[in-house]
Amino acid sequence: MTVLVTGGAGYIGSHMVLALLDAGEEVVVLDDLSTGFHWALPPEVPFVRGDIADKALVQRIVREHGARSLAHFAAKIVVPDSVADPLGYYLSNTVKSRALIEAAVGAGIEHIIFSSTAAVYGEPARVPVPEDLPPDPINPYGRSKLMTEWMLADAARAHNLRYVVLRYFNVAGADPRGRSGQSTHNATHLIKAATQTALGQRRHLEVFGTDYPTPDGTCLRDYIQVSDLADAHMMALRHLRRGGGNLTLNCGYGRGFSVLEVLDTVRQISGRDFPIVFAPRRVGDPARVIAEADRIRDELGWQPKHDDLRAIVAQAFAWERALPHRNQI
Ligand SMILES: NC(=O)c1ccc[n+]([C@@H]2O[C@H](COP(=O)([O-])OP(=O)(O)OC[C@H]3O[C@@H](n4cnc5c(N)ncnc54)[C@H](O)[C@@H]3O)[C@@H](O)[C@H]2O)c1
Ligand SMILES: O=c1ccn([C@@H]2O[C@H](COP(=O)(O)OP(=O)(O)O[C@H]3O[C@H](CO)[C@@H](O)[C@H](O)[C@H]3O)[C@@H](O)[C@H]2O)c(=O)[nH]1
Repeated sequence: MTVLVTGGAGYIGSHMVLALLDAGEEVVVLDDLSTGFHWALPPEVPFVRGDIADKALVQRIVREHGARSLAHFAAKIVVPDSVADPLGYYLSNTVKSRALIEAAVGAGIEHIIFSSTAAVYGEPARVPVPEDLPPDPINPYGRSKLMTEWMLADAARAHNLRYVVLRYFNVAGADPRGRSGQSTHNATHLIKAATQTALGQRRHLEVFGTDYPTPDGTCLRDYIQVSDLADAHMMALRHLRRGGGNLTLNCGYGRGFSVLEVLDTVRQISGRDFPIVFAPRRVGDPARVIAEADRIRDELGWQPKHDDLRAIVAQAFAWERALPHRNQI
């Protein structure tokens, strides 16, 4: 039973494709390559370049490949861009997801695993954040994702559909075997930006805000390694295939690192010092975002293998160093 992966040429989706291949699964990728790269996929992976909102295309892919499960990664993901272009984000993340779900369910998809985000919690009233805390997103990106969670829940009540919503915290690192990593152009993510600065590709690294109510004044985040996250998807897939019910699960480790702790780790791992500029807070950044991470272990039996910031940074650094060569392929 083939798995359709939307956004499979992107950072996290490409790791999911590797996890599926490693498990001997059949896969087909749908991606418009707006931020992803075809070269991020092994050449044997069936690939269709197109838009998730193209219903005829989605139905053709599902039928031709006999897909029963959908892992839906395709989205726009930059929070400040969502503030500048909210309607564009609601189109890409909400309206197009609606079209995708309709086409997929109509063509016979029975399981959906959806890439949601800790951004649905906004500025959490308490950390670690449990899944039951009422969501309260503070930017259009988080709202665009929350609306898709709601659509899925309603569609599952009306149709032959079950789902797992995975709310990712801060995804980082790369495939430990070096087969994929984060290749996004102009990425805004802290660990990627810091490794690029260590390699001299950026002049300096700005630290956004040093006056947060945290031990060192910088924001705390729960960094989850990308292959551990792909494993969580594999376990969600098995759960749905054996008839398991709908779930909404945090994907994090349940601990936080500050921006300064991350930068220290990048310095140590890279062996390079690099300039840091203390800058004002970035609009929309919550002070502390840390997962309560028990439910995913209880429901799926998920056991992370890479809960180690030094290893995560080492993978990101190794990937970044190799990236210019890969981009020329
Ligand atoms: N990176 C993180 O820290 C993080 C955290 C929480 C949630 N997420 C979610 O994870 C998912 C994947 O994020 P990522 O970091 O891999 O981003 P990414 O930009 O690397 O991947 C997104 C992929 O989707 C494709 N795409 C976008 N719009 C499309 C469309 N309309 N039709 C077909 N393909 C389309 C892009 O070309 C790209 O390959 C997203 O849904 C994102 O919201 C990411
Ligand atoms: O150059 C930089 C980049 C980031 N930061 C700080 O580092 C922390 C992490 O920032 P970033 O890596 O951009 O991630 P977040 O803004 O926390 O958002 C990520 O994590 C969310 C889930 O928690 C996802 O929804 C988003 O898609 C994903 O980008 C924040 O405090 C930022 O202010 C800096 O100080 N300097």
